[in-house]
Amino acid sequence: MKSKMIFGFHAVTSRLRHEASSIEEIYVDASRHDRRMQDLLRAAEEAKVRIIQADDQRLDGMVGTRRHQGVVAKAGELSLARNLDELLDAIEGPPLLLILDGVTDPHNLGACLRVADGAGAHAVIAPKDRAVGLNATAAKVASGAADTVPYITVTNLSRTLRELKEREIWVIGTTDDADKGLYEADFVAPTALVMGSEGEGMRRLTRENCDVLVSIPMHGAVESLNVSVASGVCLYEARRQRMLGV
Ligand SMILES: C[S@@+](CC[C@H](N)C(=O)[O-])C[C@H]1O[C@@H](n2cnc3c(N)ncnc32)[C@H](O)[C@@H]1O
Repeated sequence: MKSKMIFGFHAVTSRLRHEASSIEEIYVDASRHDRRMQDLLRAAEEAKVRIIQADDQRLDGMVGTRRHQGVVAKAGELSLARNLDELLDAIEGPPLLLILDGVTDPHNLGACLRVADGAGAHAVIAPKDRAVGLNATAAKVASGAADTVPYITVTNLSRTLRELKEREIWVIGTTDDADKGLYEADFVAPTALVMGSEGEGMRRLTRENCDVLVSIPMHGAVESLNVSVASGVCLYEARRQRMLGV
């Protein structure tokens, strides 16, 4: 297992909470006895993670910075979340989710995963039925992104959209016939971006469960873009807005 160092109370506590088994050991500054440290030590003990006492200098050397707050964990990669609740609980900051309503071509799924990874989306979500699974072709086209972006399948996509809205995630659907333009949409808030299938686009119920529908401006003769290209355009607009904080 490839290990890396994570440090600081927030990062280490969060990892302990979500996947303690991925932590090999935790190094702590032996001179710290405050409440935060006691809580962390208790959580580590409960999770049966080995604690190693170290001095400040050693911790500085391990992570190449003094900003470790006296806590450094040696941990393996996180296994990818495969269910929505687990995923949403683990996301820090406003979620950015890509939802594919019935994409059937594995090349498109692979390309969507690849661009989701590139743009920093937290997951790709799709219905269990009427959609291509994460097969070998999709994984190959994803060029590694199938290992980094959780692909979560759900039984009832409309219900999932309603659950996302209950969690105050803004559901933005995309279709070439929407009146509102992509660049008018707000992607800074927690967002689920919904894309339709290759032929029919979004299903009626999916469409009805969106908070807003947006279209990507088309300046030439063709009516619509390939779903992975459209995903890329929208996700990078979201990323741009988040970088600017607009
Ligand atoms: C090939 S298109 C499907 C076109 C289909 N005729 C429709 O009615 O949406 C696949 C998906 O890519 C997205 N898409 C493609 N072009 C788009 C555009 N100009 N504006 C918004 N979304 C677009 C939509 O999510 C669409 O459902």
